Amino acid sequence: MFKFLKSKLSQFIPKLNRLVIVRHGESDFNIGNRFCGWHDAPLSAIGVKEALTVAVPALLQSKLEFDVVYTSVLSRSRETADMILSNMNCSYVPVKEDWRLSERHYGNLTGERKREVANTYGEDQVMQWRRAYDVAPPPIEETNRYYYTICSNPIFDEVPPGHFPNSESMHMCVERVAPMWQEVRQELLKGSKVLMVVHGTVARALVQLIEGLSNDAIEKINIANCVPRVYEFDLTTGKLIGGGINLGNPDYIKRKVAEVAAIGQ
Ligand SMILES: O=C(OP(=O)(O)O)[C@H](O)COP(=O)(O)O
Repeated sequence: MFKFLKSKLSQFIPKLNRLVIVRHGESDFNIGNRFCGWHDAPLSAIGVKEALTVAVPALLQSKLEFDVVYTSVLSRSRETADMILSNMNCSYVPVKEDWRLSERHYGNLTGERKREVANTYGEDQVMQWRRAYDVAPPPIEETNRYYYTICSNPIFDEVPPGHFPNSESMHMCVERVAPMWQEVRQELLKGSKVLMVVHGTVARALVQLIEGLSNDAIEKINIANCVPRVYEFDLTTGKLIGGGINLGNPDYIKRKVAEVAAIGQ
């Protein structure tokens, strides 16, 4: 009788699946508040600690488990994904790397300190380059010290001919992330539990695609390192039913989001 009632009732309870998005831990370039983009900066010691003390406890406390992880080809995201999995005792979970989840290419700003660029060009111009939806930074030049290491980095071998950027706006980043999001969405709706470990701009692009935010609204969103963001989908309708919940201590998250938004000293 109990089993019968349970199966009858279960018809009315929506079948859900969750997506978790995590921005990688602090990188060597985040320390000095440098534009990083397609430069392959490693995690800093603090970045490693953030993965272990911010992301992992939040995921474990919420009893989240994963069937597959999507990440970019850049070390800071791959290392964060590996650390999360090994410290959740699930290193067996497959990790799929894709160049389309790489950070937005920051053009000739790559390697520059945001404060120094602001001192030269003004804070308004820096905020335009960082957050205006359709503004791309100046294209990277051969004189930029990271030009050759980026162009010749084998991690980008899968970038199709004609698609290797020399700078990207938020809009351009959203366009390359969108087909990737559709692939991940199909996996989610089949019931796979998905973790995405990505970058600040890519996480913002995903937030816009998932939540349907306007171009103006997404300019104001900032994503802290290693704070998991959870979305819930109805598997029957495919619709987003709960969204954008950041896991962790609200005061910590507020402080870290403000630090990301700031240009720095
Ligand atoms: O490489 C970057 O992002 P990442 O550290 O998330 O990979 C950017 O430098 C982040 O800078 P922004 O917050 O000014 O877009």
